[in-house]
Amino acid sequence: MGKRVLIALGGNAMTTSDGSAAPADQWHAVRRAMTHVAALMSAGHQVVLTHGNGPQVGNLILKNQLAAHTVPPVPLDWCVAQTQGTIGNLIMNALEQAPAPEPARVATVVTRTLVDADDPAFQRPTKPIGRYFDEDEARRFEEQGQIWRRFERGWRRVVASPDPVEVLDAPAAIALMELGYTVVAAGGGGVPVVRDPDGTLRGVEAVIDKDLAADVLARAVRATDLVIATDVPHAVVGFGGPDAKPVEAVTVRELRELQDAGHFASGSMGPKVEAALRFVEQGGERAVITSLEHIGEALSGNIGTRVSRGVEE
Ligand SMILES: Nc1ncnc2c1ncn2[C@@H]1O[C@H](COP(=O)(O)OP(=O)(O)O)[C@@H](O)[C@H]1O
Ligand SMILES: NC(=O)OP(=O)(O)O
Repeated sequence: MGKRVLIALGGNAMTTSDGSAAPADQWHAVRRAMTHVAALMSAGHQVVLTHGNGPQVGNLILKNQLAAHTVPPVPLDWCVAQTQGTIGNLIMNALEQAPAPEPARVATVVTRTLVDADDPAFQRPTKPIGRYFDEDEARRFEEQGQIWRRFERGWRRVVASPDPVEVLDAPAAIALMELGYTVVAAGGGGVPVVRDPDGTLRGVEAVIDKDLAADVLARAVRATDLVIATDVPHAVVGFGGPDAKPVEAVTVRELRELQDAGHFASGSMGPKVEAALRFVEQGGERAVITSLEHIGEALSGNIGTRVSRGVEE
């Protein structure tokens, strides 16, 4: 029987790995991703999609900043909403064109995600966005009050990334799913909003981790499986070292121990493992972390880091 599968598409599915996010690269990457998604749909699974936006939202806020003397800049949460629109548009075009017995009907929901105004993440920016720069350029941006960090491939701006509490527009996604649409929702983790004491919602400048938001969305839409599609086939213990060992079939208990022991890097594999753990711990059937080209095999249980509640099937 077909499953209801939430697929979280990582940066490699959206653009090239250098973070430049040129339009042609984005279109090429999304088209490739959608051939894999369409294959799952053709196999009878109902798919819900979410996606990252780190390179895109960073580039967009930078453009706002560079053009600030000419046109009024918009805040980061507006940029998140804009990237949901542009990436959702690419996904809709690509999925509707992908080879499948029937053309897909696809809808993108501009989605707000509730966060806690007191989340300590607002005081401690960790989320890398935009393209890489060299140190001199990064230092110039720092003089304007931004926070930049050195990564392996260069310097990148980092912004606050609060924990997602609730995907507020999940009911709209569910309504569209019930009408037969394949839905794209909570792109870029969702537009971060806080609830003020008078009950009104207010956008806040942050970028939510898309894997953690994918877990919250997956539970809201009652997905059976959460698939986190990235550019490596497994989460690995001892990553990059001589004793590197892929994590394959694993229970939440075993994986929680590995996570607590610090085996997965905080800016990359860590949130994916955390999202997979939270999903299964809170009642989801199964979570898988694998590379995009393996998502079909991952669902049939042959590849990937496959997280289950008890003894793996
Ligand atoms: N323990 C680990 N196991 C596997 N990959 C890891 C690990 N630690 C860090 N990584 C890195 O995490 C990357 C995937 O994370 P990320 O780049 O954030 O993905 P995406 O943009 O696809 O969401 C892999 O390309 C790999 O280099
Ligand atoms: N919002 C988010 O987590 O995007 P990336 O996965 O592209 O970093």
